[in-house]
Parts: sequence; C-alpha cells; structure tokens
Amino acid sequence: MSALKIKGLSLVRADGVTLVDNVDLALAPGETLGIVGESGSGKSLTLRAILGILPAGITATGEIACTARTAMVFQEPATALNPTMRAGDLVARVWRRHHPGRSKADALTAATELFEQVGIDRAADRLRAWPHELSGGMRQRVMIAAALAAEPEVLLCDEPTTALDVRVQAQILDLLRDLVARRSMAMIFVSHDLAVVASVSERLLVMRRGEVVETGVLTEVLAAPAHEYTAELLAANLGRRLKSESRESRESRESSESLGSVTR
Ligand SMILES: Nc1ncnc2c1ncn2[C@@H]1O[C@H](COP(=O)(O)OP(=O)(O)OP(=O)(O)O)[C@@H](O)[C@H]1O
Repeated sequence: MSALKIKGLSLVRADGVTLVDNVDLALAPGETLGIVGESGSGKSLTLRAILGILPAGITATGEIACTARTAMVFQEPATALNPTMRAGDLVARVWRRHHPGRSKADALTAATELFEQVGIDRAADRLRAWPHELSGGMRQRVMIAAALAAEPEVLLCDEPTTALDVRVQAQILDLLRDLVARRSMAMIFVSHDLAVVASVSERLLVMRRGEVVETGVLTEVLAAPAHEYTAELLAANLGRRLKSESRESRESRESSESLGSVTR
C-alpha cells in the first residue's frame, strides 16, 4: 500500500503553459524518495500540489491519493519563520493545532521535547528565542521541529539545506536521516543537488522541464543511469566533488606546510 500515490499530475499556468507534465509517483510508508532536477524543473510545484498549496493561477489535473499525514520543511528558514513569534511558540502552536483541547503548558513541554529531538541544546532557553537570534542551522532545526509537531507520516522537504553552509548542511542531513529512521517516517526530499539528494534517499526521481525522465532505486540509477540527463547530473556532480576534494587536499597540504614552517 502507498502512503502517497500520484497519477498523471499536470500543472498548467493560466496562459496555458504546462509547468509539470504527467507526473507519476508512489511512496511507500517509511520510504525515502529524492527528487532531483535543475532549477525550474517543477520539483517545488509538485510538492505544493501534494499539500494542496499551489500558487494562485496554477491548475492541477490528475490524481493525488494521500492517506498519510504530511508536513513540509521549506528552503528558507529565515523567511518561513514568523519573525514576531518566539521559536517555542511557533512549534507549540503547530502542536496544539494537532492536539486540540490540550493546554499551552502541555504544548510548551512538547515543544521542548521536539527541540531536544532535533538537536537544539539548552532547549528550554531556546524556546524563548526570536528567529533572528538563531543561526541559519538552528532556524532550520526549529522548522523541522515545527513540522514534526504535526506528527507527519510523510515529511516533504523542499531544498531544506540549500541556504546553509556545507558543514551545517551535513548536520541537518544527518538529523533528517536519523529522524526518518527513528520515526519510521517516509520522506520526499527535493534538491537541485544530486549529492545531497543521494545522501538521504532510497529511491530517486529525476525531473527535467516538468517531466519525470527517470526513476528507480538510487544505487541502481547511479550505477547505470538510463537517461542522458541523469548521466549529465552525475558527471557534473563527480566533477564538483573532485574539485572540492582537490581543494581540500591543497588546503590541508598548505596548512601542513605552514605548520611545518612554524615548527621548523
Ligand atoms: N507562482 C507561479 N506562477 C507561475 N509560474 C510559476 C510559479 N511558481 C513556479 N512557476 C514556474 O513553474 C516552473 C516550475 O517551478 P518550480 O518552482 O516547481 O521548479 P523547481 O524545480 O522547484 O525549481 P527551483 O529549485 O528553482 O524552485 C518554473 O518554470 C517556474 O517559473
């Protein structure tokens, strides 16, 4: 049984331009699916269609069957968080919406526990922080805590690490992997970055210009991409990794050389 099944989803702009074309997708309970594709390929709109929050003027046709509770983590925690609401209140508010009749005190206790689960230290203090007092990584942890407050069975993540530096990005990816495993939650993770998607996904779906060009088990797609575009993404990714590896080895050589000159 699928937690989510999409059949023939098309999204069309008011002027008749097709933005997403005949997308099929299925997600089993507990499964992680990565959607990769260049900017404008229709990844975000597909997620928005699942949640029923399409921008005005875009019409959907096709079928979306979703029996699971869903919650979304957006790309930009700086703008997605309400600047006039303390971090704890934001999470507590989402929790209360999903636990009607429970007290504000219960909600704050739940928010503290959620902060701890997403690795926010000094959780009780941080509940009172304003978004602008938190780092980008901490803000994204708050957004994840708010999503978890809805107790989702499917977590939808739209470029959740793109605005973060590489070190913090790795921490958030670790956190998501851990949460998905601990909660047996399914996840759809969207990014333009194949390496990022590959680090959290069991299955991969490749989109280009609104169409699905390839889908399959991640390791199989990476080992033998069937579509030229997937092969291009893979080659670009390998190239980038090689470049960053050679930069790291140059930097570590330089730092050991400068260490050598100090000790000499
Ligand atoms: N509100 C909107 N009104 C009209 N067109 C839109 C709207 N939002 C997105 N589009 C168009 O739909 C197409 C798909 O956009 P979408 O945001 O889903 O792409 P994406 O793959 O998520 O890329 P990105 O990572 O840049 O967001 C693009 O051509 C985009 O310009």
